[in-house]
Amino acid sequence: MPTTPWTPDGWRGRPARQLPAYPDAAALQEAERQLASRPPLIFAGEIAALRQRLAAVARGEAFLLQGGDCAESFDELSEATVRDTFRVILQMAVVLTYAAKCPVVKVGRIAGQFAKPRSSDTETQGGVTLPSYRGDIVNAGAFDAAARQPDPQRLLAAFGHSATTLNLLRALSHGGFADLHQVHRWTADFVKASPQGARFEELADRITDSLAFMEACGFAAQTPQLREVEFHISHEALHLHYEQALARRGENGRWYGGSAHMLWLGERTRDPQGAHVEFLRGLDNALGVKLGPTAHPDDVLRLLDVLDPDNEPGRMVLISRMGAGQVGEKLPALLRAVRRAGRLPVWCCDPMHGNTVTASNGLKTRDFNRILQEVREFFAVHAAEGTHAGGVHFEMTGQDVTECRGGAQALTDEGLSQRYLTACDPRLNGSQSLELAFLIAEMLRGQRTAAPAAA
Ligand SMILES: O=C[C@H](O)[C@H](O)COP(=O)(O)O
Ligand SMILES: C=C(OP(=O)(O)O)C(=O)O
Repeated sequence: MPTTPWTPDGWRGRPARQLPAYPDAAALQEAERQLASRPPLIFAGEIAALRQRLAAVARGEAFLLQGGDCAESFDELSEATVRDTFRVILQMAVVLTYAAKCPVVKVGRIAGQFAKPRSSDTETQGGVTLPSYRGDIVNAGAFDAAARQPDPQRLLAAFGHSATTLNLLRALSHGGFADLHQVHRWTADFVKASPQGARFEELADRITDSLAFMEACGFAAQTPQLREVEFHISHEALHLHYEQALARRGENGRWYGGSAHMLWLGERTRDPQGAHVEFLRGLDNALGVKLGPTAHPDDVLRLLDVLDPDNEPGRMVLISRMGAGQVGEKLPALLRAVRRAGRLPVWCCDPMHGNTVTASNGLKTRDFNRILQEVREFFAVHAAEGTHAGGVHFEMTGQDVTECRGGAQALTDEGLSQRYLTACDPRLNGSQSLELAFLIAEMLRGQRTAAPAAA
């Protein structure tokens, strides 16, 4: 248990992994000063609302869908990119809601997912070694020395891009686009022609019929639950200078991160003694923690003690990313230890980060079947342990990219380079995302008909 009182800059005294080395400390400080004077992107009340929703997920009464870009890119920000990702998340949520017959809590990896942890600090090409690309908030992806230099002005640009993205998301959520009466308009053209596009159209027909029936019976069509969606934003809280500059004190005196509703700790930055854990423990936001195959039950309990000392409902989302084939061996011990400790976090599955491989042409990719397998294993372990498989976490985009192999489109290594657009890791495209949602829907149906969750 931490003994020292928390302060927003207390993390600076702790070992900090994955932070860039800025050549100009004064320029960094100036960027932090400017950010600290900006309004926050979100407000404390929105965090409380998300935490209530997540508490319902933890109790087995709802399901979490978290998805979006691996690394958002400044140059790619447009109405189309944001809208396309948003509408695929809406489609996935509808498919899952229909199957699970419970609310689906929608959290985007969006409007701030600009910082990336890397396996290596440097990248070498043709005998030249430069700093690794660490996300647009730090440097640019082009392989030249100027582009790879960490630039503090990018912190301000990231804030601006996040605000623009969030503004559009709020408009899409509340301005008519997300109206369930418009469900037929959510399918992108390239998805329409696919089998899952056709399957979605069938589902959309059923929903439209049900709405018409309910309205004929006199139920109000204007009810906000049908006309609008609650959509939350999240990203990895990696860049601590940025996160500290956006931390704000709410009216209740508690601190919250003003950059997103939910923040998560990555697999590489979840050291309980480290700077990232130290910073996040003082914020009121919903917190995620990635747990890879090396996570030991004692590590997890320690993290819960530090990050959630009061065992508050809806506070913690434990995101397992073990890799297909490893879940059955690694996850049960974590579930048992957490249950024995009287904890009730949301258990979520990220089937992306343990399943990255290199294709024959050297591109990073992920196999659709391995992704699906990890989700299946996650559901099976929860069923066996009597715990609630609470959610899924994906790197995906609404665009027609070719980054992950397989799926109904049967993408191969040769096809990957056609539209390989990711700034870092391979994402599911709109069609693959929807296909996966239909497959997960079957698992949710199974979970719904099985015995009630024990914890
Ligand atoms: O998205 C996660 C990480 O940033 C990424 O997997 C690391 O990739 P790297 O091994 O190419 O650095
Ligand atoms: C880097 C990420 O994941 P992990 O920390 O699980 O590797 C991520 O989700 O972007």
